[in-house]
Amino acid sequence: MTIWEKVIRLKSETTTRLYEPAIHFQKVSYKVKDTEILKEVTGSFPKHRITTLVGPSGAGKTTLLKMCNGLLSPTSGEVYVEGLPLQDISPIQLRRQAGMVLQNSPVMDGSVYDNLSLPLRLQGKELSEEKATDILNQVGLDRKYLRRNSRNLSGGQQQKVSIARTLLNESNILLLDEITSALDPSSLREVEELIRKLNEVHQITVVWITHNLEQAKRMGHYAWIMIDGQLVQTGNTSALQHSDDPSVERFLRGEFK
Ligand SMILES: Nc1ncnc2c1ncn2[C@@H]1O[C@H](COP(=O)(O)OP(=O)(O)OP(=O)(O)O)[C@@H](O)[C@H]1O
Repeated sequence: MTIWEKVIRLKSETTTRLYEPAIHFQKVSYKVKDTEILKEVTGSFPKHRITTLVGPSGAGKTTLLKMCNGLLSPTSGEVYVEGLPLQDISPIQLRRQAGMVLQNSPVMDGSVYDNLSLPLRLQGKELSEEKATDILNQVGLDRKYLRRNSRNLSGGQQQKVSIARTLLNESNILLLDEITSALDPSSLREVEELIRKLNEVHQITVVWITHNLEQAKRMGHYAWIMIDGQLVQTGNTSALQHSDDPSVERFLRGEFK
């Protein structure tokens, strides 16, 4: 059986569902000098689902996320994106396919239109105003924002512009690193609703690093818990309720961050 043919068995309360992986890690390790940051991680992020990735600070979550779009390569092991080994996908294709949004995604001084059109301009292409408006509407911002200076937008609106920028690439995987941790509660809810809509309506696969366990339970279909460079627990969101492993249980009870 090839990796691609493997499926994730997800035990829900009443049924067993089969999920196809969007991204699969096979014994992935990552070392910097003598420090092992990821230790033989094997597991998958299911396609068309939201996976929340939680764990104490320094667990290796961001390092792992950066492997999903080729910003980092494993020291050993293999990463498969939609069934293809990472090294068989061109970097440009990979960045398009898997868009990343960070806690403070860079927005440059200039209009929202300038920010949206920059990636295309770098490829020598034009972004039509119609397409820009359409994308803005998809993230819940109307046409009037096109000419607004991005720096004057609220944190939540800036995050929406960053998400819109990845949608212009027609990414089918969204990699989110703490995208709501700097937002006020109402912007946080708006961004959560947007991500849920993109997942439900456009079937975008989402991998979401969050320090907020309640958010992970609220938003995820599937969860990964990492501690000290290892994947220690995975499964549907009930994996975030309880663990037989004492160190995971301590993390879930908030006893170490
Ligand atoms: N290039 C590097 N050189 C040395 N150490 C690194 C490097 N990149 C990451 N690390 C270390 O690897 C560990 C994991 O880092 P990573 O940012 O992936 O953790 P994280 O789980 O995302 O943490 P946080 O939740 O605090 O963002 C940390 O101890 C970090 O200091």
